[in-house]
This record gives sequence, C-alpha cells and structure tokens, in this order.
Amino acid sequence: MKLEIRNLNKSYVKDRLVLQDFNYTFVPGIHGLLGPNGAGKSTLMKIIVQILDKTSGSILFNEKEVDSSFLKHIGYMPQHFCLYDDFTLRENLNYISALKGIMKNEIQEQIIRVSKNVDLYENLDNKLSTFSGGMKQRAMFAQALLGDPDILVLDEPTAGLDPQKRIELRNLIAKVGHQKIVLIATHVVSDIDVIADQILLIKGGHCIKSGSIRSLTDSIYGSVYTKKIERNELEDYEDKYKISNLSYIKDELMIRYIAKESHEGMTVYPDLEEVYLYYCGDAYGKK
Ligand SMILES: Nc1ncnc2c1ncn2[C@@H]1O[C@H](COP(=O)(O)OP(=O)(O)OP(=O)(O)O)[C@@H](O)[C@H]1O
Repeated sequence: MKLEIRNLNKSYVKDRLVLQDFNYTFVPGIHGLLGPNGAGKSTLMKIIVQILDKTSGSILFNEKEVDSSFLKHIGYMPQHFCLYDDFTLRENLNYISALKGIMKNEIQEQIIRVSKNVDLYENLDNKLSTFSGGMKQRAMFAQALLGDPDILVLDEPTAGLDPQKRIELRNLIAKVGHQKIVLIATHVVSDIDVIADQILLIKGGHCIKSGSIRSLTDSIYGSVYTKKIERNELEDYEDKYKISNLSYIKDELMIRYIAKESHEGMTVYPDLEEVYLYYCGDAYGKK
C-alpha cells in the first residue's frame, strides 16, 4: 500500500504558493508532520482528504490517481472540533457512518468496535455536550476509525489535552495505527517522538527533510553541545546559538545549544526537538 504525493502545489491566492512542489511517498507506518505555524501541514492534509482542491500536481493511491472513491480509504480527524454537540455519541457515529457509506447492517457493529477502541463504549448514549475536552478528542478519533480505513489523517489530534490524555491518545494511535498509513500533524514533538516511524519536517510548503528519528538525530550529531556557563555569558550564547535547553543547577547555568561550527562545549546526542530547531527553527542564533 502506498500514497504518493507528486509535485503538489497549492495557492489560496494568486501567485502565493503555500505548498510548493511537495513530494513524498507514504507507506504503512506512523508519519509525524512537524513544522512551524503556516508551514502547510493542514493544507496538505485537506488536499489529501479532498476538502480542498490542489492547484497542480497529483496524488496516487496504489499507483492510481485518486478520485472520490478514494475517500472510503480515509479516516480524518480535523484540527477543530466537528461533532454535533446536541447529538449523543451514538447518533454522531451513526450519522458519520451513513455519510461514509458504511452498509446499514454493519453500522452497529462498527460503532461498538470504535467506541471500545477509544474507551467511550459506556458513553455511547450521552450527549457530546456533556463530554470533557479529552472525551471529545477521542470521539473525533472514533469517528475517523469508522469503516476501518487504510489511511488515518490526524491534524493536531492532541490539541488541548492534558498530559495524561495526550499520552493516552498517543498510545491509542500507536495501537490502532499499526499497518495503516497514519499522518499526524503536530507542533508537539512529544506527540510523535516515541511512536512515529518517519518524520517529515515541513517548512515554507516544502518537505525539507525526512527520515526515521534515528537518522534525523544522527544527521545533526556533532552540532549539539552542553556547557556550564556564567549567567552573564547567557546573552552572548543566545545571540550566537540556538539554545535548546537551559537549567540552573544550584547557582550554575547549564545549557544545551546548537552550534553549526565545532565548539568547545561537550558534544551530546541530539533529540528530536533539536532536530526541529536545527532544520526548522528561526535564523541561526539571533545575529
Ligand atoms: N483559507 C485560506 N485562505 C488563504 N490562505 C490560507 C487559507 N488557509 C491557510 N492559508 C495560508 O496557507 C499557509 C499554510 O497554512 P496551513 O494551515 O496549511 O499551515 P499549518 O502548517 O497547518 O499551520 P498551523 O500549524 O498553524 O496549523 C499559511 O500561510 C496560511 O495563512
């Protein structure tokens, strides 16, 4: 199974491309789409799920150009809440099942399966208006799982969740995402650093770098340092380098920072946040 994005371009307004010659081939596994605000992650997702038209380029699923029949392969969880608050969860899932064209005699079984998947089986007959934020996110995830789609497109699925709920949803995605093509757009590195098989760093409408977390951290090994400094040196370091971490140990200041040229600090193994800062962060240092 593969989903190919070829030379994809999108502009909302004339002459301003928000996706530029975007190329990537998704295969089964969890793909984390990381990038700054406005990078084009949601736009890419909306084009894949056919909410938006592309300006040019092509999308192929298993070698064939996609058309509207491709939608049955997709489960989409948008960035913003999109359920009916006055409906019960069962009514919501019934409605979405009908929209997805799921056979009538399969709907009840599907609703039971997905509600159990997201641990909301006991809440099926409660109105969404009584759900907490975390329950609503899980309800939206249940909606994406209806029809057991091959591809899950999740746009900031953990937005607004507390740390425990965030971890629970992340584990759930890892559990049900197995053998599917899963795309997760996020700004939160910890949402994907454990579960993603591949990371795509997206900036300015391009995929600027991709690979496994290990290959990405390896790619910047030698550029991340740690050092104990005096307080009055901090400003100078901030001017010259990207500080990825700063902590006080008693009165001493310990920093981790990214320096592209070799440096006197002690080299440390990078993490994904540092990969993000290295490739997607603002201009190198303040100067
Ligand atoms: N409906 C629209 N009309 C005009 N411009 C838009 C529209 N939607 C998005 N854009 C612009 O397209 C660019 C990409 O936006 P997009 O929402 O895809 O980015 P993103 O990476 O998902 O950002 P975020 O992380 O903030 O959600 C941005 O410059 C945004 O302002």
